[in-house]
Amino acid sequence: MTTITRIDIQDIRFPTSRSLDGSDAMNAAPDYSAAYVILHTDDGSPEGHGLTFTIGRGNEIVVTALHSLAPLIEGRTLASITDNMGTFWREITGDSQLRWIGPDKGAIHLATAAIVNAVWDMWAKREGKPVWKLLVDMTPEQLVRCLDFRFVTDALTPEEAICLLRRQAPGKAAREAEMRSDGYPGYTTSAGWLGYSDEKVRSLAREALAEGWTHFKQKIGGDIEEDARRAALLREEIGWDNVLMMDANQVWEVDETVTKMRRLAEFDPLWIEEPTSPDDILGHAEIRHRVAPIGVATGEHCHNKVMFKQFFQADAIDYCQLDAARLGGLNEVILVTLMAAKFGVPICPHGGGVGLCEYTQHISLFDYIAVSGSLEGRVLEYVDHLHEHFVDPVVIKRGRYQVPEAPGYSIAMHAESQAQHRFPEGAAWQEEH
Ligand SMILES: C[C@H](O)[C@@H](O)[C@@H](O)[C@H](O)C(=O)O
Ligand SMILES: [Mg+2]
Repeated sequence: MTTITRIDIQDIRFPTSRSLDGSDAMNAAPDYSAAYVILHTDDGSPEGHGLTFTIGRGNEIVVTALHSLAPLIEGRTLASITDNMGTFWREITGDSQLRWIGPDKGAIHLATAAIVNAVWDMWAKREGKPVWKLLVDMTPEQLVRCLDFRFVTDALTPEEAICLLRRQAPGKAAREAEMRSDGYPGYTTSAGWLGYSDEKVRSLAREALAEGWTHFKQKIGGDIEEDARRAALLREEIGWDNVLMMDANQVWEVDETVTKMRRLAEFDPLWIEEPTSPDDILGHAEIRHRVAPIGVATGEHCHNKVMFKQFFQADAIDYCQLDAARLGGLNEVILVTLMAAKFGVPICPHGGGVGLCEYTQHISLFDYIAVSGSLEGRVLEYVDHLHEHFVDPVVIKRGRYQVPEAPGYSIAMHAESQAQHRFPEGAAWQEEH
C-alpha cells in the first residue's frame, strides 16, 4: 500500500518582470512564481507534483502555509485519499486552526491547491492516465464522491450533479475522439501585455496570426485614450473577423467601467474581464446589465465555490474564468465546472501564469467531454511563457490545444529548471543579488 512519506516544498520564481511579460494595469511587473510541491512515496510508485501560482513576493507566504499543511498529508496512504476524495478535501481544508486564516481563501487556500493537485497528479500517474482521462472515465457516482458539496447544495445537489453527468454520457466517446483529432480551441494573451511597446505588440500579433490564432486578448485599464489607441492598433493587425477580448485586471469602479466600455465598444470586444474588484458580485451583475452585448468575464481571483455560486445565482458573468490553483485544487474546480454547466455559463479557465495552461487543458477537456458537451462560448487561454520548464508542456497547433496523453496533471517541472529558479539561491537570481 503506497504511503506518502514526505512533501518537498520549494519557492520557485522566474524573473519575468525583466521583460514585463505578464504585465497588466494592476500588476505592473510580475515575476511569475510557483509554490511547488513534490509528494514522495515509500514504495517507488510515482511522485505527485503540484504548484500554485503567485507573482513574486508573497510566494514565501504560500510556502510557509504549505509547511503548515504538510502534517495533514505526510504519512497518509494514497488509497485512504483516493477512496474518498470528497472527505479528503473536507479534511485538508477543515483543520480548524488553519481554517481560521481562510476559510477557503488567501494564502492557505492557494497552498491547499498545490497539495490537492499533487495528489491528483500522483493518482493519475498511478492509473497510467492523464488527469482529464482519469476524470472522464469515472462514473458519475465516482466523480461526485470526489466532491464536497458543503455550502453549495442550494445551487447544486449531488443528485443533480449525477443527472448532469449522465446526460452527457452518450456522446463522451465521440467528443473524446473529436478532441484527439481537432484539439481544443484557445486564445492568446501573449501579444497584448500592457508593458509591451507598440512595435512588440504589432509583431507578436502578426506572429500569432500566422500561427493560426483567431482570438486575442488585450490588456487595458491605463489611460482610456491609450487603451483605445492600442485597440485600434490591434484591430489593424488582426482585422475584424478575428476576436478581441479586453482585460482591465480590477482597476475600475462600477460606473467607470460602463463609461469606459462605451468608449471601447467601437473595437467590438467579446468580453471585458475583471473590470472591478473580484469580490464585487453585484457590481459585476450591474456592469453586465449595462455593457451588454459586451460580455463580462471574471474568475482568476475568485477563490472558492461559494463565490462562484453567487456569481452564477446573480447572473453576474457571461464567462467563468476559474483558476486551477486559486480554487482549492481540482476537487473544487470540478464542482465549479458542474455548477457552471447547470447555470449555462461557459468556462474559459485562466491561463496567465506559470503552469496554469498545463493544468487547464485537462479541465476544459473534461468539461467538454463529460460535463457541458459544448464548445459554445468556450475558449481556453494561452500565454506563451515558460512552457520549456515543464516535462510535458502544452502543445498548440493552429491555435488549438492538443490533447495531453502523458499520465498525470502535466505540471512536473524539470529538476534543472527547479534548481535554477529556486529563490533566492538559484542561478536565475544571482545577478539580482
Ligand atoms: C499578472 C498576470 O500576468 C495577469 O495579468 C494574468 O493572469 C491575466 O489577468 C490573464 O488573464 O491572463
Ligand atoms: Mg485576466
